[in-house]
Amino acid sequence: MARTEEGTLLWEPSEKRKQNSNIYDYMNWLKKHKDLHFDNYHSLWKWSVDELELFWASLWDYFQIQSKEDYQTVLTSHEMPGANWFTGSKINYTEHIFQNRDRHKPAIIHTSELRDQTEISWDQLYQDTAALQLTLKYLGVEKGDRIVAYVANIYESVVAFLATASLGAIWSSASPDFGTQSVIDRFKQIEPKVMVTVDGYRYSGKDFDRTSVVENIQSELPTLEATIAIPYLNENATFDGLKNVTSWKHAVTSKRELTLNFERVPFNDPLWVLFSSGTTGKPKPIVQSQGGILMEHLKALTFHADLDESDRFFWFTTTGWMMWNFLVGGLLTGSTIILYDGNPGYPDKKMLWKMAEQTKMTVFGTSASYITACMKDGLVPKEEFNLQHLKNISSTGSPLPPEGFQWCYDNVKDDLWIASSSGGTDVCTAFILGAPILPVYAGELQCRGLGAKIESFTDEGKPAINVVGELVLTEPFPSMPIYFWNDKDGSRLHDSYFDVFPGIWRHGDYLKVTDRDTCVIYGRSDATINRGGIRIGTSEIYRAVDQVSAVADSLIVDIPDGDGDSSVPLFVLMKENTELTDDIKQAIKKQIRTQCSPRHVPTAIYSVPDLPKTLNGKKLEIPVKKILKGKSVKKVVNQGSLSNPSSLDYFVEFAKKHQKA
Ligand SMILES: CC(=O)CC(=O)O
Repeated sequence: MARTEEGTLLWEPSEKRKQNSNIYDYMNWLKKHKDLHFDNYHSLWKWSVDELELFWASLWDYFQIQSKEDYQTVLTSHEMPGANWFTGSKINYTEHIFQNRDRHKPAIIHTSELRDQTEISWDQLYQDTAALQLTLKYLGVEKGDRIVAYVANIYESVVAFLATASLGAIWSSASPDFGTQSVIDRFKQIEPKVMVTVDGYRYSGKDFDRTSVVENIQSELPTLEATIAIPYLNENATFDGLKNVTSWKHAVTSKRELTLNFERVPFNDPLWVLFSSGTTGKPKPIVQSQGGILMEHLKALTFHADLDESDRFFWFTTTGWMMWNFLVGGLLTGSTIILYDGNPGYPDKKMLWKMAEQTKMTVFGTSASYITACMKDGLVPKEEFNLQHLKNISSTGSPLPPEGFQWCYDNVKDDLWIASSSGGTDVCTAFILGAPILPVYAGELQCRGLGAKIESFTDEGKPAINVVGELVLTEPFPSMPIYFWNDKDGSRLHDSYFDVFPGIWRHGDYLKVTDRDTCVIYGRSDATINRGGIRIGTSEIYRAVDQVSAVADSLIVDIPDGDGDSSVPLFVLMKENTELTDDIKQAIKKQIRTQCSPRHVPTAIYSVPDLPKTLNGKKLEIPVKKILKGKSVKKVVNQGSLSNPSSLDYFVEFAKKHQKA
């Protein structure tokens, strides 16, 4: 595979493209209404983080936020944690979803392994949300109650979320491929009143009936008063084993036209609970606010994804990943969102490209790993599909290597804006991401997001340019967690982000900010490979290994031996019908030696039957490291949130063998 130099200029927006962008519209608005003049993105960014209050207040006006009362203070304090935004105001997230929509245009296009492509108008979305709101009220749901959802990425799930938020109730979802215990570990913590569930799902052409799992979950949630059941896998599913069931059909049926009522709640009231699996203890219940998410998603999706009513916005995700919440946020911009439920590689990886053609997709969001997998399989979508509407490919989950960018230009479309982005569950957004008015450089994320004061910190806690360091946020950000559920003294929140640099959010990623204000992410900072004091991110190693075509994927860990040295095993997943020979090992070492450094050549290379990944496709570097150091699987990872838990067996055996040796 040809190597693409990091930083190669691959695309520049035309003047027309820039003039038509939402960011330009905002810059013109700032000129006209606030007498603020910015020549380029970077001066706008600098102002947005130096004058946080002015910036976020300007968005309040620009987006015409609907509030019961005027806000008193934009930001109560710059101290973290503890900053409060737009105090005194009362808003509702769902109200902004339905503002000024053309009722006949599609709000949602959904398709899945079980369902044909279907369009849902704004009108239908409104009516169904209003009907479900009535049902939830009838079931006694009030502001602050929790509604949990064990649901697939289908239309009904969006309705259920919007109805929940319209009442000021709190949403939390898990994907039906999550194992029983991991769902209970999540939902039980937040004591839900109502559950919404599917009966099962189809993946890779196989049916998964989950009714007995749902029964188990229900029996473990003593606070549940009702369950709304969606017959998705089997349209005649009866849910006989469940108590207090309301059928979906009944829940959204109404004989008359309905009007949605929006419960305006204090800006900093909770919207949802997202869970992030740590390596120990129960998953962290991260609570984000109605107002914080509203402002951040309006900003990220309008300016950085450049969405408006003419767009058809897709992201491949499940309801168990924050990208689902981000995708639904696309509705705030008036664009049509596209939902897909199923395996994106079934029957083969062309499937999503075909869907891009059929849905007239304009923005194609996916994981970096999907793009590199298409690249390794030698796909050429432009030869088979008409992608004339496509203007942007966005990726996240892990850093998109320069070759992934190049592959998109060579094989999908040459006039394309590629945005690699990074953020995470903790803030439910990407805060290093794209901008349609900036050039695209191979392997680089185009910019730090407006209002996000992101720096790369040295070990001494100083910001540095062109140096790889810790990704930090040195100022408050509206979509930061307002708290963790049941973390009364805030200690869990503090220990998760603020224990390394006091008062500063340490995100846990390894970042370089370049002197042209672009960014490069190098993977998780606690997974870096440190040889003789020189640290490099795991993404650099993976990029070098990717050059060896026989290798499908890889995982590397650094295990210090306590004497200042460490062993650095590399585990490779070989392509089908390929063996790891000595020649291939030499080729891998050569790539790492020349492209990273001789110090970072692995101490040994092993072929593995499978590489452990979360259901969201993230490699389990830290849990594998801990297993290899002798920790039990139970202590280091929640197996229900893995796509292939049995892949860990290899590492358990490996640890036993190597500890004996
Ligand atoms: C936006 C993101 O950063 C998503 C993720 O990697 O979890």
